[in-house]
Amino acid sequence: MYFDESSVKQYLSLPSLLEILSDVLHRYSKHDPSLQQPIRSVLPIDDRQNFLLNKPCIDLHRGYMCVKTITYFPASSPTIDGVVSLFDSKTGRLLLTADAKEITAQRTAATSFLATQLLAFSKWTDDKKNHACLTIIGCSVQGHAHLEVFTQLFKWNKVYLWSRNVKNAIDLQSKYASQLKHIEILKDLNDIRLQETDVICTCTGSEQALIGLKQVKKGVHINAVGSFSPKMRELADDLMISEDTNVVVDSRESAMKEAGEIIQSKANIAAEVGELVNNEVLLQEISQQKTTIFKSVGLAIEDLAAAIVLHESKTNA
Ligand SMILES: NC(=O)C1=CN([C@@H]2O[C@H](COP(=O)(O)OP(=O)(O)OC[C@H]3O[C@@H](n4cnc5c(N)ncnc54)[C@H](O)[C@@H]3O)[C@@H](O)[C@H]2O)C=CC1
Ligand SMILES: O=C(O)C1=NCCCC1
Repeated sequence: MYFDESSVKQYLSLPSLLEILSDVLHRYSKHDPSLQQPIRSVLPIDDRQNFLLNKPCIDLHRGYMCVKTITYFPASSPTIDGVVSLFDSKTGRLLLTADAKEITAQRTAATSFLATQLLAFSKWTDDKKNHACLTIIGCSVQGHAHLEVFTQLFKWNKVYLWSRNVKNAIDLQSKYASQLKHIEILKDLNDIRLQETDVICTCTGSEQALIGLKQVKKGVHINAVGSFSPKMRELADDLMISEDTNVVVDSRESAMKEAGEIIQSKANIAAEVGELVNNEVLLQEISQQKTTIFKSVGLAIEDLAAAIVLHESKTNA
């Protein structure tokens, strides 16, 4: 069975995705031997920053194996193309294939949301929850997916957008204008409104830092999504290594190999997001009174989680 872009949208239930993501990220961080995820292969194709990525994983506990193969061509539209395949780990049978663009968009945004729940919402008062402000930086595929997932799962008081390509920000603003009362475009990243923001999602392919310590308020939570090579980065060193900042990653192993911000700043990694699941003490230690950064590079087990939701939506129907 093949799930195209629209059937991925239709069948990928976000609550189910969040539940399976928490489980696999937690088991990954506990080094559960039933979950195997080798470091992905990222093959440069030429000198134009095009890549072929291959991401396998096996979950013997849930009985599945998954592999995502994608191309990353930033000068093409869309940048990411490819396929996710899910197999039965007992029989070896292929269970489904699915559009990797939509799975990547949704599962990345859902992983950022999970980190936001853990690192930001858990320390907020009810009053804060009613007045929270979200900023999306970079309004292409990931920017759209982050706004979609973050507004489906939480009621934001204000949303701000910024994109190097202003038309992308205007398009995203128009898409949500009837649904969100306050959705505004920032004039630049020194705009004072960025200082009001409680949660920032950076979703660009930038190779230069876009945000530093002075542009944001202390205590902000940032999901830094864009970089996945040592040259790429969205956050400046002063923000990464500030004593008020704690950096959390999806995988220490992957982040130290791929995340430009971490490699260049040599920032300390406080935890993997999976370590924070069901660990109130560590969560408090990392998030209270702190600016928190969740730096993701993307893991095969996140694609696995999405493929399982699709498969089980059909088999349980
Ligand atoms: N962490 C994760 O799990 C994942 C991360 N990504 C990364 O997230 C980023 C966004 O993904 P897509 O929206 O699919 O990519 P895309 O190529 O469609 O959009 C990238 C956006 O970044 C902007 N951009 C590039 N350089 C910039 C700069 N110097 N300053 C400001 N803006 C700049 C472009 O104008 C474009 O709007 C990509 O870098 C991608 O590699 C994508 C999928 C998963
Ligand atoms: O699928 C992922 O994970 C990706 N991570 C970094 C950019 C390309 C896709």
